[in-house]
Amino acid sequence: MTLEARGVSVSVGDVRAVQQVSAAFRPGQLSAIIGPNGAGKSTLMRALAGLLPVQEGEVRWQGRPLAVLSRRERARTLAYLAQVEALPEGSTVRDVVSLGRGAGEWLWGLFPPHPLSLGHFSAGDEAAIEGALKRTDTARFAGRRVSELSGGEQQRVSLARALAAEPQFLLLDEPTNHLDLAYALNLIGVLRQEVGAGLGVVAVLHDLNLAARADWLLLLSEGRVVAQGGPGEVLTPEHLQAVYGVPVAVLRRGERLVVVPEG
Ligand SMILES: Nc1ncnc2c1ncn2[C@@H]1O[C@H](COP(=O)(O)OP(=O)(O)OP(=O)(O)O)[C@@H](O)[C@H]1O
Repeated sequence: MTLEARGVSVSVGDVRAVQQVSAAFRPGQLSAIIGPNGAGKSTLMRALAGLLPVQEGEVRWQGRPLAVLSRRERARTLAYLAQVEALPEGSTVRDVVSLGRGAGEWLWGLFPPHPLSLGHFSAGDEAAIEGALKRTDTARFAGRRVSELSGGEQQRVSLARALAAEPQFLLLDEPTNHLDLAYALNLIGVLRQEVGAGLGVVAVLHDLNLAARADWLLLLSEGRVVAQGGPGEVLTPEHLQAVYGVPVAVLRRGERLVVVPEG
């Protein structure tokens, strides 16, 4: 059940944004893609989700090229959350989370169905919706309109919608963007819980101290892989200084690494 990039190169316009990237993302693991602005993180993520064509190499899911999966199959398998998710105006939190069931098309950013057009859900659907609301701590405002929520709360609703689809892999582009410290840690906590239950999670993260909480990291620079492996292998002063161009200290605090810029 591995999601794998094999020698993947992706061009966006005239820019070769991702160059010969090989990496394997595993279920039951929180993987973080890190690197400076313009390193190709979002582009790689979109290629992993099957949303961008790959010019070289291929993305494989369970050993099969992703390209052979139908869009429906892909939507069931991989849930992708973009940096900025547009939530349907006027809908309640429960409506939005319900879109995760039987609304795979919408998950891919296509044709958002009007919430009123949603049909009846099976007991299994209802359980998935309630479970996702509960696990993301959004159940307490399930009846509120999403437009009335804070950015951080909306981000959790988007996550709940993705989880309601019960995907096997969750691909998140900067899920902690706009989140305060507590919300960001809480989100990582929610992801850790899902990973503990077997989900594969790949997240683009800018905050290296959040990335230090991942199981596995992929460090990109100028579209290429600089390092991959556990936090101890990737978050080294040498790698970080080479890539970000500022001196960095990496301290150990108990089990965890702490990255401190020294510039
Ligand atoms: N639509 C586009 N048209 C042209 N170039 C693009 C487009 N999208 C991305 N690029 C270029 O591709 C490269 C990688 O961009 P990408 O967004 O994948 O980087 P990133 O690591 O996610 O950056 P950031 O941390 O700033 O979000 C950059 O040089 C960027 O300018």
